[in-house]
Amino acid sequence: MPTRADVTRWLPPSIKGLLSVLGLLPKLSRRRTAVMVAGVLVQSFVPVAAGVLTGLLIGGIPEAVRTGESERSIWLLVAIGGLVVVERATAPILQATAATLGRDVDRYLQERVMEAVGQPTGIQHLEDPEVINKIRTARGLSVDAENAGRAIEALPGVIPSWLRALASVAVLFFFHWWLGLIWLVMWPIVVHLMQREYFRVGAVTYNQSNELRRSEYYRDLALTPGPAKEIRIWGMLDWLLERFDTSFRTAIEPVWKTRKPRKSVMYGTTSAILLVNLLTYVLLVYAGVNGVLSLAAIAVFIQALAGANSYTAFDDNNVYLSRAAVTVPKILSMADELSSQRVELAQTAPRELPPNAPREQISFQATTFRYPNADRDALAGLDLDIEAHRSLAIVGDNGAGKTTFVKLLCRLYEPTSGQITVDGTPLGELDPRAWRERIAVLFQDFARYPLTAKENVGLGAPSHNRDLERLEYAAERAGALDVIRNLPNGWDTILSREFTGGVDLSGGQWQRIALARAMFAVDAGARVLVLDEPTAALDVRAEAELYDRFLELTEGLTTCLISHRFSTVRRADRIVVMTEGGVIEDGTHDELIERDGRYAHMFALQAERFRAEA
Ligand SMILES: Nc1ncnc2c1ncn2[C@@H]1O[C@H](COP(=O)(O)OP(=O)(O)OP(=O)(O)O)[C@@H](O)[C@H]1O
Repeated sequence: MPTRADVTRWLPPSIKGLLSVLGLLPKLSRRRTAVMVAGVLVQSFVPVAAGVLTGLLIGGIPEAVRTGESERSIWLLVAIGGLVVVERATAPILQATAATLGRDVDRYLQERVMEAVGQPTGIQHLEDPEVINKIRTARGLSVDAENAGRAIEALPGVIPSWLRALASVAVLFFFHWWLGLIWLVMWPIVVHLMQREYFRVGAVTYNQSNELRRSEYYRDLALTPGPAKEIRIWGMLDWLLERFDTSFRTAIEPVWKTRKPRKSVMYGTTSAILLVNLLTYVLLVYAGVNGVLSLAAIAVFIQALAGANSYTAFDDNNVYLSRAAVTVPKILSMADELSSQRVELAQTAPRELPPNAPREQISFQATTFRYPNADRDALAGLDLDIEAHRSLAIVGDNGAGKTTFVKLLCRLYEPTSGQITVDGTPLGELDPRAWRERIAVLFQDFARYPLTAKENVGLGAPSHNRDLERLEYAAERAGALDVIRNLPNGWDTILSREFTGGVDLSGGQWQRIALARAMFAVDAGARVLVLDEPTAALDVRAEAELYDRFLELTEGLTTCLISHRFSTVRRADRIVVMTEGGVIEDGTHDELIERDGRYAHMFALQAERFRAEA
């Protein structure tokens, strides 16, 4: 039995794409799809039937006048009137249904992409330009010509026009079968050629995604508040405009070039249509003049000829359809690919994480990691045991691999070789969700959500985020409670001036909010707390306050603290010094000072600077 894939393999990509767009409709709403199919059929065949009846009515008039018998004409009139009413009544219903289905398709595709992008365990796919291009397309779904919803809205215009033409051509078969055949062969070829051209232009546009993304980046730099300060200070606007212009042209020139051959297809197809029309008219006139056909037959065939010409192949609706035929399959295939990564994971049946893990230690064993497309390892055979319920501080030069270590600990990336274990169980075998609930992280580049303070803290454990008592407790421990209480709407203030009633926070205030988020996750059950440069944006007093409470904050937890500030680091139970993706020194503060190695040297440098400043 051939599968659907076997059948569709031989279809041209434009038709295959279109079928995959249409295939979405019954999934979204069977009822609306049924209404749409019924509406399309009515819009396709009712006008043809009305045309035939009109022909019969006109053709019968001389006979009716001659015999004075008007009953047949009256019935024909009633039937034509009925068909016109049905056609008119279904048109708005069809349009409204298509518009709703179009919105459903846009929403469905965006949701699928959001869901799919979050499916893989790690974040490596977000550094893959092909995935980023597809995400860009999905983002643009509701705003530009790639709008799949618009393609659905175009269906009531396009499909009935095709079917109407087909039915009208069937009528022409009764005039001359070979003429009917010419029409029957010609119009699908015209439609196909035009669709293929639109599809080709759409595919070329899509293939320019990388360059288009670059130009959009320049545009967004000029339009978003974040970089606005630097753009003014460095006087970057002209440079940005010039770069935008260049990259936009580079992206769009191949698209313009591919449009040129379309003209030849367009002239070729319109000439063929003209010729076949002319031939049909000449034959009809000849048949009429020579009395080969009755007046009624000529009237019916003239109506059929008009119907055969009513298909659309050159309008915007066709462009929307072929654009959707390019983009929708790509988006769906990306969503399927990313989702299947999740399925693979489910098939390996992850081991359950014991409730009190880590009980003994988390171990990095000869762990090596290289970022995609990087030319050197960020972690180079890292061996490191993190004892449970103790605090570990990591210091090292810029680029030594400290943040990478945190990312691997959170399973945002998988090691290239070696392994990470939690109480002896490989991290890769544990359920990533359960592990991530066990771990609270304050990243160096933590997210600043333009949401309320309540949401910014509560997102540390979304299932508990309505518990105000817990929120206050977490905020208090992170030193963020005063910041929040002083906001105009307290917990309900939006932390972004881009929204009405919102406020902007300072870097240090943001850091306290982000720390509160991590503390909230700890309250909800996280047993490992990782702080990557938690005090970098705090003033000296706030930093001192935070570290005075550090032991209280981290009591019973397994903590990893990454910092360049030695005043912070020295309080940890154990300190490791990292360089070039490995550990070169390991011990307590006193042991490392005594060893007089790298740590002692860095500590002395910083202490000296502080003394000099004092
Ligand atoms: N997403 C990435 N893709 C490619 N290379 C990366 C990526 N992130 C980091 N690197 C590289 O990996 C190495 C380790 O970076 P990492 O951020 O872990 O250093 P770090 O010790 O945290 O530095 P810092 O003290 O400056 O925060 C660096 O050479 C860096 O350039």
